[in-house]
Amino acid sequence: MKNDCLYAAADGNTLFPVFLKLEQLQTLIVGGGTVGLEKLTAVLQNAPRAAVTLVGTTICPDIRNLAAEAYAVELFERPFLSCDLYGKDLVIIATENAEQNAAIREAAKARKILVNVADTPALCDFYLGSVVRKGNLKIAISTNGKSPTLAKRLRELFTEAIPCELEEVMQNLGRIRDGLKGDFAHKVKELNRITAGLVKKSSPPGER
Ligand SMILES: C[C@@]1(CC(=O)O)C2=NC(=C\c3[nH]c(c(CCC(=O)O)c3CC(=O)O)Cc3[nH]c(c(CC(=O)O)c3CCC(=O)O)/C=C3\N/C(=C\2)[C@@H](CCC(=O)O)[C@]3(C)CC(=O)O)/[C@H]1CCC(=O)O
Ligand SMILES: NC(=O)c1ccc[n+]([C@@H]2O[C@H](COP(=O)([O-])OP(=O)(O)OC[C@H]3O[C@@H](n4cnc5c(N)ncnc54)[C@H](O)[C@@H]3O)[C@@H](O)[C@H]2O)c1
Repeated sequence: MKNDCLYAAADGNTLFPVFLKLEQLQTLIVGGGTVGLEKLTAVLQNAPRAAVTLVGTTICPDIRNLAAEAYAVELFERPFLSCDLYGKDLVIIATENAEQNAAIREAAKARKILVNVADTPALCDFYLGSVVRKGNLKIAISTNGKSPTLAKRLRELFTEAIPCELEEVMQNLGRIRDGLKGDFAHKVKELNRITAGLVKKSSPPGER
């Protein structure tokens, strides 16, 4: 029997979130303009050591500056070639030409590479999310493509609302977790006991 609650939860947004280790993967960005810069920035803000190749017929100075400071970004100022796809795991396509973007996507799909065509939901295997970052904590937000602007506003809201002290709490919990002895069930019980006070259930309105 299907689990109604489980399926209802996924009704609105069926995207499956994951957190990728981009320093272990090969990412290609095609396009060296405004959107290419936005996507490279988004990648490096989250994964400063990401291995990225960026190919653009022209490459804007801001991308050059970003790449010069980055750990593993390679730039090629020339048009895209299909050999750029060799060994790539992810491709983000951001040229100004929709037909060209679709053709590059086809070439990538033929190689089973996951593709994001910037601002073109129908041609994406994955979307970029809006990301709240507080030390080790990361919250990725998706509006299912309905409103990236709302995603950005929610990022600002959560960034403001989440206290910086949470990093210390996380570090302490990490230490406690590493030091816990006993079997798995015991560790889970202990960690749940220690953290119970972190999430206080508020009473329904009218109740005390
Ligand atoms: C989150 C974020 C991540 C990132 O890109 O890094 C992101 N877009 C961001 C900003 C943003 N993008 C746009 C605006 C202008 C205002 C507006 O349109 O709202 C603003 C706001 C601004 O810049 O202020 C334009 C836009 N975006 C898409 C379309 C096409 C369409 O909707 O059909 C158009 C119209 C293009 C046109 O009109 O031509 C599509 C997508 N944009 C997504 C991600 C994916 C869905 C994410 C989700 O599920 O919410 C998806 C589906 C695919 C993708 O590109 O991955 C980043 C916020 C980062 C941050 O600051 O936190
Ligand atoms: N700039 C925006 O704010 C914005 C907003 C919404 C949607 N978009 C869309 O995003 C896409 C890119 O926009 P942009 O502002 O970055 O454009 P842009 O003109 O600034 O940059 C396009 C880049 O693609 C490169 N390019 C073109 N053909 C290429 C090829 N064959 N191989 C490699 N590189 C190639 C160009 O040299 C340039 O570096 C477009 O589809 C645009 O409609 C842009």
